[in-house]
Amino acid sequence: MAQFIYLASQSPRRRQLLEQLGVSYELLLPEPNEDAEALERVLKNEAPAAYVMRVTGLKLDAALARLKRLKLPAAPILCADTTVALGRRIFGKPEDDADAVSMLSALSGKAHKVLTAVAVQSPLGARHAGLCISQVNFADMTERQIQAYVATGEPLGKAGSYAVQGRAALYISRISGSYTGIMGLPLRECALLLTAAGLNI
Ligand SMILES: Cc1cn([C@H]2C[C@H](O)[C@@H](COP(=O)(O)OP(=O)(O)OP(=O)(O)O)O2)c(=O)[nH]c1=O
Repeated sequence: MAQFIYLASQSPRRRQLLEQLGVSYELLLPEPNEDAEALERVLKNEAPAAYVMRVTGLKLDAALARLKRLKLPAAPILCADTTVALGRRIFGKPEDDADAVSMLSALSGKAHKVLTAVAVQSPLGARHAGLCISQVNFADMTERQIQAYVATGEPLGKAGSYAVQGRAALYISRISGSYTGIMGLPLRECALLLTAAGLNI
């Protein structure tokens, strides 16, 4: 039975959440010649659930190839992708502050979905994947509040331009689903997938 896993993620939130689960991990990060951003391009008319599952699969393909290239010892590999969906509109990480302002203006006063897909490659070759969908209700945000929030720098690197675990909590009136899923790694689903891949949790 595996004693540790590879976490193929650059997200500090995912590390923190995995630590919460008590799982030992080693990072398996993209090498300089890999274009991690290219994996996250949205296809024309792609629905949010299909998008997030596809991108997670691509992240896992890249991580598995990396493991083989580096000739690292076998262990389960975990990848995830989080996206915010307002209806069929997909909000990834903002490109800049203006992009963050426009996403937050669209989310203000409305309910949206946060989708996090998780995929695990077991050392025996099987792949296990899951999708966690939560709903988040945003209170109305004034233009000034949006500007002030963006000025904190918190939206950068976060899907939908906000962090439930940060100051954005001030504007979240209700959530339904998985808090850890919204933050980037749904721990219940993760534990089930890792167990299926042979990890003793
Ligand atoms: C909605 C939301 C997202 N996020 C973060 C989690 C993810 O890091 C990020 C979504 O981007 P992702 O593309 O899912 O992940 P990433 O680029 O940060 O890392 P990697 O692909 O290497 O695993 O948004 C929060 O931290 N809090 C939130 O409330």
